[in-house]
Amino acid sequence: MRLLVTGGAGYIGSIVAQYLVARGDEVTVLDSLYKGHRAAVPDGADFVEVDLLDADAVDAVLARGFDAVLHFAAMSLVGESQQVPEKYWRGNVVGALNLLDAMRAHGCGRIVFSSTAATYGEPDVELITEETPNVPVNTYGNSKLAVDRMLADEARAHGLAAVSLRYFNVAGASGALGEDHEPETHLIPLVLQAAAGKRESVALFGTDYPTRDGTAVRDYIHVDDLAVAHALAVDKAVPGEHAIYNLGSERGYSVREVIETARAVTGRDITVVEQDRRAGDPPQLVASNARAREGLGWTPEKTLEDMIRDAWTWHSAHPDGY
Ligand SMILES: NC(=O)c1ccc[n+]([C@@H]2O[C@H](COP(=O)([O-])OP(=O)(O)OC[C@H]3O[C@@H](n4cnc5c(N)ncnc54)[C@H](O)[C@@H]3O)[C@@H](O)[C@H]2O)c1
Ligand SMILES: O=c1ccn([C@@H]2O[C@H](COP(=O)(O)OP(=O)(O)O[C@H]3O[C@H](CO)[C@@H](O)[C@H](O)[C@H]3O)[C@@H](O)[C@H]2O)c(=O)[nH]1
Repeated sequence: MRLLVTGGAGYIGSIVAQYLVARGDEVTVLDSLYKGHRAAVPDGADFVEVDLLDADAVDAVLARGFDAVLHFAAMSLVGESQQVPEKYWRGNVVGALNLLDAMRAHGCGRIVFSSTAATYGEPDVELITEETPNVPVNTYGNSKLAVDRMLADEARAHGLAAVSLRYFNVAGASGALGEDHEPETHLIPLVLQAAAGKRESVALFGTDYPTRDGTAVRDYIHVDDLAVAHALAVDKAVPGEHAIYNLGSERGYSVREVIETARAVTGRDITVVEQDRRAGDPPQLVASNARAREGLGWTPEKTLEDMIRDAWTWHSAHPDGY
């Protein structure tokens, strides 16, 4: 298939693009390089440096003709989204609208979108299903949910085949490609920077949560498992339907368990500084993946240890990132 991957110079998009190239798709990466890295665009993929807010440029890219779009490009810093909400409404929502306008204009009727667990907010349930109410608690989650709803409307009105994949906590690396964010806010890369001596310690946000060891529980998913899910979603998208799938493992790990696993995998000391809870961090977020198993035929295969080992291998080979 001829596929356009927006945000394909970023962490997840580049690794999914690499997987699609390997399975034989013809891939074009569109990225503004606002956060991404030119070096992350996989060999074998075409690259265009375009901002989704430039509607004319986006239209010109879609005029090349694509069978489907995988839409990763977005801003995703929760804290920043609370401080400058207009940046997130414009970047994430207007960006998606420009993309959909160009797709409609040039007869591209299939899209897979990077949604997020943040659309659920802070649900007090053991396993989050796609039926769990959407009550985002920050602008980032609001902007992602707005795009989900935009896709549902486009599917109904124009027959778009649309899939929203709601990732939980993505981690790991894949061959030459890994996670290089500035600033880095995610737990696993921060823990590995501490293991590598690139930072003195890692903060542990909150030790008084109502969980088994007092620290917050999350559902970590390997980026390679995510890549498989995207390929399945592209193939199985149905015209006129908007499907939503959680991508998680149904297994939660506490922050302390992540740090212990990182100590075991790296064999390094990791200094932990206990701090107060970070604002807006719920005690537990774990996905039900029943719908993805049934609807996509997808099951995650990699463990937390795999994620940490692969990320450690990548960070060791790229101590200063790309
Ligand atoms: N990392 C996670 O754990 C996680 C969890 C849930 C959802 N997501 C979503 O997955 C997607 C990818 O996340 P990531 O961690 O790879 O992020 P990332 O920042 O590494 O990649 C995003 C890419 O999009 C590009 N981009 C941003 N705005 C753009 C614009 N207006 N025009 C063109 N390019 C633009 C950036 O330059 C970057 O390369 C995002 O949509 C994010 O919201 C990520
Ligand atoms: O230095 C750190 C960083 C994080 N944490 C904790 O580790 C857990 C995981 O944090 P993080 O890696 O920042 O992920 P989340 O805050 O769970 O956010 C993820 O899940 C969200 C959906 O809920 C997505 O929107 C985000 O993109 C994705 O990173 C949380 O309990 C944090 O409090 C620490 O203790 N110390």
